[in-house]
Amino acid sequence: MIFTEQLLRVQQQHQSLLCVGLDPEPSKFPGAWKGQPDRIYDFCAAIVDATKDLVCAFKPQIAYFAAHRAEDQLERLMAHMRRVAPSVPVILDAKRGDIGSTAEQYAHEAFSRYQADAVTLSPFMGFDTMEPFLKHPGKGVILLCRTSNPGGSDLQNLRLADIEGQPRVYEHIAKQAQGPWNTNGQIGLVVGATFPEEIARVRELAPTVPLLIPGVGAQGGDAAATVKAGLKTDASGAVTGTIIVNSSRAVLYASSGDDFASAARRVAMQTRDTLNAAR
Ligand SMILES: O=C(O)c1cc(=O)[nH]c(=O)n1[C@@H]1O[C@H](COP(=O)(O)O)[C@@H](O)[C@H]1O
Repeated sequence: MIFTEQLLRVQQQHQSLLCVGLDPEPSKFPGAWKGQPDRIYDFCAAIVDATKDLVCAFKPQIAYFAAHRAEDQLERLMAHMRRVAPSVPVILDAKRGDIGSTAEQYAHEAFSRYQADAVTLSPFMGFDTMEPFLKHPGKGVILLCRTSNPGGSDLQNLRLADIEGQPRVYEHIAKQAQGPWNTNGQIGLVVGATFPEEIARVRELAPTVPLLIPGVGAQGGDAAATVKAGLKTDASGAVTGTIIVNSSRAVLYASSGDDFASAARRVAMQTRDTLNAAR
């Protein structure tokens, strides 16, 4: 199924804009699992099981698996998510971006090896680096636009003197994503919850693309402001530009005890409810 359709459908079904990010750090695991990289699968699967009816997406960050030689555990986790939560799309957070021939390998990794529904990419190297991903029908391609980190301003806020109106870099990315790059409706954008004004600006320039918004929870982004700035509805209340609001650490490490999964569920539910209350 097409990523964006799958997303809208599950958002409706679960009444949720929340994405739980799977960023497993063995040093933060509970009890006997603490410091054990071979428990990455068990930890993440427990989080998935505890939150699968509360979310509109899961987002595993590949570095947390690769750093511990745990790619096989990521493969098992992807299969687990398919099995227990088939309606929930999975965004592989890989932030790839390279020349076409290499990008083909990255696309194969994301969509064939891991069977992800969408992947995060850096647009820095240009449109031809996205094309190998866009060739996979129905898959989502989510481009970094205005990232949540403080240094995101270093490049993304600079103005482009060669373009009429001198837009900022992130504004240009948003326009390209809404227009010429989005040949088959596969593109989304990453915008940080830590910058609600920029979320509003991106939404103005890219009214219909899905926005992946990390930065609530551990990074202190404002969940309600994020919804107000990013979610777009028509006069009847139907969603015309959706958002996927990610929280990782605040959910994963809500408790360091044996109750970690129920604590994760509690925080996920609170976050989902806060997002819904701001709609
Ligand atoms: O692409 C991302 O997901 C991403 C983009 C961004 O601008 N900021 C950002 O924090 N992320 C990711 O979102 C997650 C945020 O984690 P928490 O801060 O623990 O909720 C991490 O996996 C980051 O790599």
